[in-house]
Amino acid sequence: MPKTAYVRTKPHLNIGTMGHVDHGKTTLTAAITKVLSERGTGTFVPFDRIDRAPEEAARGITINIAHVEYETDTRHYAHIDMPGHADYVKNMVTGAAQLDGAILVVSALDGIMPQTAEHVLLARQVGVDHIVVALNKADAGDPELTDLVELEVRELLTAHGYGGDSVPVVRVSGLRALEGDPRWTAAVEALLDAVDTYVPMPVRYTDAPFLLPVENVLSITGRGTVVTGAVERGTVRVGDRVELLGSGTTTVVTGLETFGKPMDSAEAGDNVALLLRGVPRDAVRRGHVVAAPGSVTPSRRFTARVYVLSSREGGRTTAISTGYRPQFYIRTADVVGDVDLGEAAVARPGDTVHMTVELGRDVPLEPGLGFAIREGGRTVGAGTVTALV
Ligand SMILES: Nc1nc2c(ncn2[C@@H]2O[C@H](COP(=O)(O)OP(=O)(O)OP(=O)(O)O)[C@@H](O)[C@H]2O)c(=O)[nH]1
Ligand SMILES: [Mg+2]
Repeated sequence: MPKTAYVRTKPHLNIGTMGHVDHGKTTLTAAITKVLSERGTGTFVPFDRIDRAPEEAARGITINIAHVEYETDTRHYAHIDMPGHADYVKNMVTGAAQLDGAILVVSALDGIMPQTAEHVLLARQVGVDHIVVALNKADAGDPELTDLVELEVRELLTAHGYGGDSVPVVRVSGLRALEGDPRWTAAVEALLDAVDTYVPMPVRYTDAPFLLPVENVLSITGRGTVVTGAVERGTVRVGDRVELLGSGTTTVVTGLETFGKPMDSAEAGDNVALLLRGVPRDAVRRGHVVAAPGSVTPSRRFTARVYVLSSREGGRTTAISTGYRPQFYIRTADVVGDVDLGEAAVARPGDTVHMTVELGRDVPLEPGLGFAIREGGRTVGAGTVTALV
């Protein structure tokens, strides 16, 4: 059966649910698709279709199933449901790097928990400028306690530069909306209205040279190797020659899809799958970058401004010093790096410091690029590249 081509009728934005484990991100994501499917602008995606490892969902040239798509009256959204478990923060970092806005899901029963705070911090660091709060499980929470949770969330957002007083906070119940309860269906609609109005349409750098950080690699029998991810900047068309940074080759894009629909060209902000001519499956990995040939030169030494997380934020309890060698999460890549703190020599949890980093391999870098620093499975720092050296 021929596939229907993607038709660009509404502005496209990338959003996602983030927040502590079990606060109801996946349930709310399913509820959003249900509410919109009833309005006729989306397809219902049940909970168990969202909450699955990408590997299991690798079928056809399509993007990983933690992404769902839907439309409101005014916009087309790709929605990434991010796992809350601490071990998955790296997915959160790479997922959040593509977000134009985020829905912070906080359980009204539990309030702020460690990953709530960690996700807000990382969202800030990777450039998510707009957050809308879903106070979930409001069906089961005591209204006065929920008021306290709301205050606490607004304070947390203010502390991270999100202007907590003006952030929309909507009380929802993903579970009850999923069951069709009209009161909570209306609450999910109110949440979507808040996202539509509060998250502005971002500036898209469609005129810049094409760049896409590889999020996933799939192999399709008889067709070849497919890479998926969000276009960071520029435009790509079927037939374009591209460079694979990380594997040191160039190739041609022979197919392009978004959410299973073929497209002739993809632009900054689009979530796409690229079929690449003659590239062996093992020649390209998550963390590599596909770009217009010659448009980026990978490098490994840079200076950065870094915030060292306090132990309260899930960071270290002890200081770091020159010679420290953690993992750097840059776009979708995960690379070891040597830290040089210069004259300061030491940085304590809670400090903001300047450092020089030498990565274990070349990566496309540029001033302003955000990254996370991780060690032994937890985030210990968040930084921004200030210069290449
Ligand atoms: N009472 C109530 N329970 C809810 C609501 N939303 C989710 N739950 C329950 O909370 C539990 C966790 O829900 P999930 O949607 O899996 O939470 P999550 O945030 O996606 O969890 P992780 O992906 O593991 O971080 C499940 O048992 C849900 O049924 C709600 O609105 N009200
Ligand atoms: Mg989930």
